[in-house]
Amino acid sequence: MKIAVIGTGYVGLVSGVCFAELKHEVICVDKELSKISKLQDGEIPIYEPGLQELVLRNAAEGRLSFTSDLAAAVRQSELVILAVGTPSLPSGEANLAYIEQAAREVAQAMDGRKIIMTKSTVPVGTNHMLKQVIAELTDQPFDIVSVPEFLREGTAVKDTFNPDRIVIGSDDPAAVQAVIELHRQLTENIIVTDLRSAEMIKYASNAFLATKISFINEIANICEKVGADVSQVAAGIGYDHRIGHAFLRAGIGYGGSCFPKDTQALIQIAGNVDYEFKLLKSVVDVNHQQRFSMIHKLEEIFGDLKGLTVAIWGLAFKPNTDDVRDAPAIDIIRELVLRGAAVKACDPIAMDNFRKVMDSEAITWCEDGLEAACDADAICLLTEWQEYCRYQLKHLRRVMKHPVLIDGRNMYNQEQLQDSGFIYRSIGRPSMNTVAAIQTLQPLV
Ligand SMILES: NC(=O)C1=CN([C@@H]2O[C@H](COP(=O)(O)OP(=O)(O)OC[C@H]3O[C@@H](n4cnc5c(N)ncnc54)[C@H](O)[C@@H]3O)[C@@H](O)[C@H]2O)C=CC1
Ligand SMILES: O=C(O)[C@H]1O[C@H](OP(=O)(O)OP(=O)(O)OC[C@H]2O[C@@H](n3ccc(=O)[nH]c3=O)[C@H](O)[C@@H]2O)[C@H](O)[C@@H](O)[C@@H]1O
Repeated sequence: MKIAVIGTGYVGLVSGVCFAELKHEVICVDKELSKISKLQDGEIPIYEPGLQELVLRNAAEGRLSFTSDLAAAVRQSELVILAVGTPSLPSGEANLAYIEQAAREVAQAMDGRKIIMTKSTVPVGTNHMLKQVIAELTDQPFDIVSVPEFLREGTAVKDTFNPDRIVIGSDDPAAVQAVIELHRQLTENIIVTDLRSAEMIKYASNAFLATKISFINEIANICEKVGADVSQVAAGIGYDHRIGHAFLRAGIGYGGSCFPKDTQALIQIAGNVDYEFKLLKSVVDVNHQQRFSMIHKLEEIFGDLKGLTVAIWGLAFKPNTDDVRDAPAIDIIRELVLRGAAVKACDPIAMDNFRKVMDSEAITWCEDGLEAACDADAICLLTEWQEYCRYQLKHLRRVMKHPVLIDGRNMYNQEQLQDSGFIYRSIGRPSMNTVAAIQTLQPLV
């Protein structure tokens, strides 16, 4: 099949490349010229494991190309995928300006029948709205199909080739059949439904996963007070197949470009039809508060944070990505700086992106965890990059002012802490705490 993908970001690029790998002819379009010229030179503008190799191979074999000429790409394709961003407006509602604009441009370029497949996450009713927008601009026949995307950053290629399910929302049986054929190799779990239900499935999925995370984080907070261990609790409840093990890792809460924006958008979608989504509002609130548990734990140990030097290990919202959109690190570092602490930050690959959203004289950018820990009063581990688990704590202790580790992702185990001399705090695992800070430490300034 000849496919044009509009929007060459995390979703568009990965989907486009994976369809090329499945032997379709794919042309990826973006209005950002620098992105396109990088891709044409074989450079990948985002970090995603396994992606570069696929891009290079499919481009070399002639099935994958990149352009900023949307009209030409649309004309030479049977199927057009919309994968542009739908970020939050200040109200929390999804900003549909990009997808509406992309749909207009597609309509104006159409010179024959097209299937238009929406992969962007859009509020219920948006595909119907896009249908109208396109119909007003062209006499050419077309079908709209909603195929929401469920990939995760960091495992996007793997997820695309091994989806749990494919959801196809459409009113048109012929278009549905073509889209089923496109995905048939990937999974047997293909759910065909109407446009509105497909749109809702996407929001409900993200909202449910976010709810699991906030739920386990609240359980973790209670565990800290009653002396239970949240890792054991999560394992214990996860064996119940009705609950499952996934998404029960307690920590500093969810971030990223999707859970925060999609939970807010669903609250707004409900609000627009006069329904107060109380549960989801609490999920969002708990998630926001959870980030600051890092600050409270530092305060328990040091009292005032003024004059402290804090090493931040990890800036990306999760490991294996360079994405820092709504990363917990943003709120945590802002709060530290506000309270007069100096920050030494590092991340294996997300540092450049992070500096674009936050820079301050109070932040020193470091090559790695060791450099960040040098002369620091405490380490805050915010992203569970595997390399942060490889440091020998007893060596780190020698370079730090105070041997304090606040583990926001529960990465360290008892064995690693043994005889390390570290003051250690994690999330919801009080039995792992070492040296209770009854008398608060003072920064050695
Ligand atoms: N990032 C993720 O892991 C996932 C994202 N989604 C959804 O997919 C959508 C896209 O997300 P991302 O890929 O993260 O966004 P992104 O911001 O990485 O990429 C969007 C791209 O679209 C381009 N664009 C915007 N308007 C355009 C136009 N008129 N013509 C050509 N290019 C245009 C932008 O320049 C940008 O490169 C969003 O709705 C998001 O909620 C869904 C599942 C996973
Ligand atoms: O709509 C989207 O964009 C995507 O959002 C998430 O994917 P993603 O945000 O890339 O990454 P996740 O692995 O879901 O992690 C999201 C956040 O939750 C946190 N998390 C995850 C799992 C967990 O148990 N605990 C936890 O705190 C992670 O640290 C991260 O900050 C969903 O998992 C995807 O299915 C969906 O397609």
